[in-house]
Amino acid sequence: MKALRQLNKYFIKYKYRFLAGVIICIASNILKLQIPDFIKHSVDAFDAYAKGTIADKSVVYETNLKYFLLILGATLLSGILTFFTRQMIIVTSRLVEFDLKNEIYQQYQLLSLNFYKKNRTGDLMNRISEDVGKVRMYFGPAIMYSLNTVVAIIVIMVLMIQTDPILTAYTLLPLPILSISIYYLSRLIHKKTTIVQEYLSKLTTAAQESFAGVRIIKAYTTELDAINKFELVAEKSKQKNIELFKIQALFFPLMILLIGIGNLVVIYVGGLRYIEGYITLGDVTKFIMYVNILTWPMAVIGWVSNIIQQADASQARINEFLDVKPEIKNTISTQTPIDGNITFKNVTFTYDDTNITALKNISFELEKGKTLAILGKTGSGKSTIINMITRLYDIDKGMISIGNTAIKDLNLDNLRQSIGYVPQDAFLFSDSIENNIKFGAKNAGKSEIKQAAKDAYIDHNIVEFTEGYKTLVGERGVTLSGGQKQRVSIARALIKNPEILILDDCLSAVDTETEEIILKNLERITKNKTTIIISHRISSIKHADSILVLDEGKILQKGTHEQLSSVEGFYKELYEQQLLEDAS
Ligand SMILES: Nc1ncnc2c1ncn2[C@@H]1O[C@H](COP(=O)(O)OP(=O)(O)OP(=O)(O)O)[C@@H](O)[C@H]1O
Repeated sequence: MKALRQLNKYFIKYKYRFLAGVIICIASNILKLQIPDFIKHSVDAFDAYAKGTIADKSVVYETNLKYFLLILGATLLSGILTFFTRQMIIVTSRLVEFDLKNEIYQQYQLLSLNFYKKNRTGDLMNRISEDVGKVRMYFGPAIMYSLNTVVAIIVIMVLMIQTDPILTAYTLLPLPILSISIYYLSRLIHKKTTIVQEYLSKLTTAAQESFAGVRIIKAYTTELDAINKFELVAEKSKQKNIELFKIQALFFPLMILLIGIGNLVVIYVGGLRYIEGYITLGDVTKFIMYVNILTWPMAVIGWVSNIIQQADASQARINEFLDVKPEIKNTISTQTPIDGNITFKNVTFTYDDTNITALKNISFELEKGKTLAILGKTGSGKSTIINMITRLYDIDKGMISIGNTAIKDLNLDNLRQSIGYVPQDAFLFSDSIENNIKFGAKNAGKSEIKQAAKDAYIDHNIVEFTEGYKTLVGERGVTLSGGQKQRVSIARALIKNPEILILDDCLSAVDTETEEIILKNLERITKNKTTIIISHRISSIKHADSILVLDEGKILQKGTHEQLSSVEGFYKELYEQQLLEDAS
């Protein structure tokens, strides 16, 4: 129950709703529990007439009409109050669920990239959906049914003891057995449900993967393998579902059995007590009704304790994420204008999850308004340099400064707002092209969007779509070609009119002719911007003011195109090789 303590703030936030729910719940239960007593009086009137104690039939009718009306009134009123109890408590649980989801989502947005590397997407999704759902069960049904149970047990016990303590003792005897067996049964059901859910998620993953990789599956004619793999998981899932249903099927028969035993005890012992003259026939009827009313609250004790245990475990998992402190956060509250001068001084960085030292003692200076190109084999650390400038990670050793300020002393929002970043993987949101372009410049008008698209040489493609800029790009932009996605992604960076523009190998999917046009446009746009271009093609970078050649995290060569192409080394070799390729 430790983890659930974290949620007490929600009890405070919604205290009036909870309090109203509690009061209405108590009132509705007390009212409902009067009904057996009204029935008792009716039955006693019949019994008295049968025995001849009351000779006048009309007195019996009158008594019955009175209790009929009382039963009707109590039933209606308690029904209305139950409705309002649910309105208060269950609706509040939905409000808490909403708040909690938002709290977790906000935390997700604050956490650093490293957190996302360490945790799987499925896990992140589970905490915000399944775990929050379980915690909601604690706030809603668990609280409401616990209240019902407590009130029902107290009121019924008092009413029963007042009538006949000995019959009460006999009547209550089987109920704890009911509670304990429901507790174990629902624990078993929970275990089996967890397994069923695991298989369900395996099935979903198998289906999702085969849909995403449908092209590869077809190209390699492995449809049968995919079908067999799915069937295998589906078969296991079916077995686990059957096991679960078998146990679930026990739940209601068990309850009915225990109610039956309770009724038998009351009829037998109550009958004897009636014959012996300790109680009336109406009392026996009343006890039978109490047994039936008590069964559900007693069964609920087992069920609710399971809900609370699960909610506690879920909240513990949620707290694990909520307690993570973002590794990189904005600690500077003042505005810090971003200057375009970038300096790296002996920068070393190791990714702590893979222990790969991606940058080793890197030093360079990039003047405001100039263009730096970075070249190097795959895995040589090019994107890592960008990760450092955008502060997705913090360096281990050395110093990065922008302007004359250490990067850590800059307002993080200012820093990121002043960077236009085009990543290697052109990710587009499932939204219109227009909204994808103005993602970082929400107030951009139509003409600015068009201009950015023109500069990224994608406007002529967009206008050909029937929906134009309103064209929806599906999940990860599936309706666009690789090159088109890259260019939309470039337009998204250009529209921000950033101080620093970073292009991470983002022209790899466009042909050389298109590349030339975009580079020409960029030359004009980036005149006063600090630009970093990463590319494997010399043609993309030869006009840069300086070029870094990286190898295994170290700077292998540094200079302009003219300097590097005239000395023996990696750059010259690559240049000559690409010239030959272009000529052939
Ligand atoms: N987020 C990460 N977590 C752990 N290791 C990483 C991460 N990103 C990169 N690495 C590792 O760091 C090294 C440098 O990677 P980086 O992405 O900087 O190379 P790159 O030169 O940009 O490569 P490419 O041209 O293929 O994009 C690689 O060995 C890579 O495996």
